[in-house]
Amino acid sequence: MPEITVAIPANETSYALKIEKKLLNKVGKEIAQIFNGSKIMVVTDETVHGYYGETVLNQLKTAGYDVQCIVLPPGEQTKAFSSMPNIYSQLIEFGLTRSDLIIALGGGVVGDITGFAAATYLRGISFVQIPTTLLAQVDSSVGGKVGVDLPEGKNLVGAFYHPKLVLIDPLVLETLTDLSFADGMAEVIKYGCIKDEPFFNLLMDLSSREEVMEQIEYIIEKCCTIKKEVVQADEKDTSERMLLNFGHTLGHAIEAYYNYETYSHGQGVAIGMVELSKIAEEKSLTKSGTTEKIISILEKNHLPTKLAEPRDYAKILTYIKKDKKNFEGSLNVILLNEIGQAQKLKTNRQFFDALKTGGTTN
Ligand SMILES: NC(=O)c1ccc[n+]([C@@H]2O[C@H](COP(=O)([O-])OP(=O)(O)OC[C@H]3O[C@@H](n4cnc5c(N)ncnc54)[C@H](O)[C@@H]3O)[C@@H](O)[C@H]2O)c1
Ligand SMILES: O=C(O)C(=O)C[C@@H](O)[C@H](O)[C@H](O)COP(=O)(O)O
Ligand SMILES: [Zn+2]
Repeated sequence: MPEITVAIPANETSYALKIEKKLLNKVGKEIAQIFNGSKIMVVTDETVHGYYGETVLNQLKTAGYDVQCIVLPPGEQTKAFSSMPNIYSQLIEFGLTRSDLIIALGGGVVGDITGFAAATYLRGISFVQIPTTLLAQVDSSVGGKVGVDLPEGKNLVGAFYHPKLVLIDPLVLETLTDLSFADGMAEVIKYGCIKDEPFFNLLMDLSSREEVMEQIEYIIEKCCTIKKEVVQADEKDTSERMLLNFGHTLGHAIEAYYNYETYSHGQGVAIGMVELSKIAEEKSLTKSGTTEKIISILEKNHLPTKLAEPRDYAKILTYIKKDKKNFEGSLNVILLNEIGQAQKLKTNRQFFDALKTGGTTN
């Protein structure tokens, strides 16, 4: 089984990412190797619970654990600060102590909110990620960014808090909707854009979900390896790690602008990568022809490439200004020099002027 170790030098710890088809059927054994306490709270959403809840809960019970489950409504709107009291109440009611464990079973929404609960409940309790979407398997379950959204913006409350273990079973991706599969591909494509041109080219050659699935273990391993290297170099997101935010400055703004209802995270990132590259290419910061390549690969993967019109530019800018990459009055954006090479650019609001086209809604 491919296994990747993520080292966190600041904490003198590390954790394993295990990638294997049918790993879900071995969850009990895998957890027993890292956890010798008694109680486990599994946090999931209704959809994932329907598909995989029974398998995972039975596994854990058979391994001798006292197990309970919190089942959240699916979707980004659940990843809200207002969801927290209900989660904390259920953890307390179960009597979970610092020597117990929480498992996040689900996509990025479940992973982020459960990780945040784990980071804050009793000032920190161990947690394990079992990511069930492509996006979560290649990105959100790795690297320890956990948190929730506020109406004012994406991921504005959170922590750096790493899981003890990440168990990735690529077979669970079979039940994903095409929309959710495409969301994951947006982050997969992002890795090629920022770090690895040959990987980008390989993805360009795949023309269907089936073809992606034929190489899924390689693709997951490649993305997790890139992310691990970046996170190890800059766990707390002060320099190199910001490159993982390519497409996100605008992407997050779009998600929040539409109240987390219209565009999913992957869709926001897709539009963000294109719009940002267009601006950077017009300013000769990005190699000519790069945006066209990005549009082409996103279209192949059924992802949007344009911001809808009309839009209220001033309001979008208020979200952009809340981006966590901004410091001391300047906005920081991630752009590509060319496919496979990214950089952080310190800029200002005028950089985004091109987004004004399309007018405002008010
Ligand atoms: N922490 C990080 O580093 C990081 C990285 C990238 C994205 N994110 C966050 O991740 C979130 C998006 O995650 P997502 O795209 O996984 O969305 P999601 O968690 O909402 O999952 C998408 C949908 O797929 C369903 N689902 C999950 N697994 C399934 C399966 N195996 N079969 C069928 N249906 C399944 C879910 O119920 C949900 O309806 C955003 O909030 C984003 O900000 C975080
Ligand atoms: O892990 C990171 O670092 C990333 O930026 C990965 C992103 O794909 C992810 O969406 C992350 O949650 C964004 O974090 P934020 O700090 O911009 O809120
Ligand atoms: Zn992302």
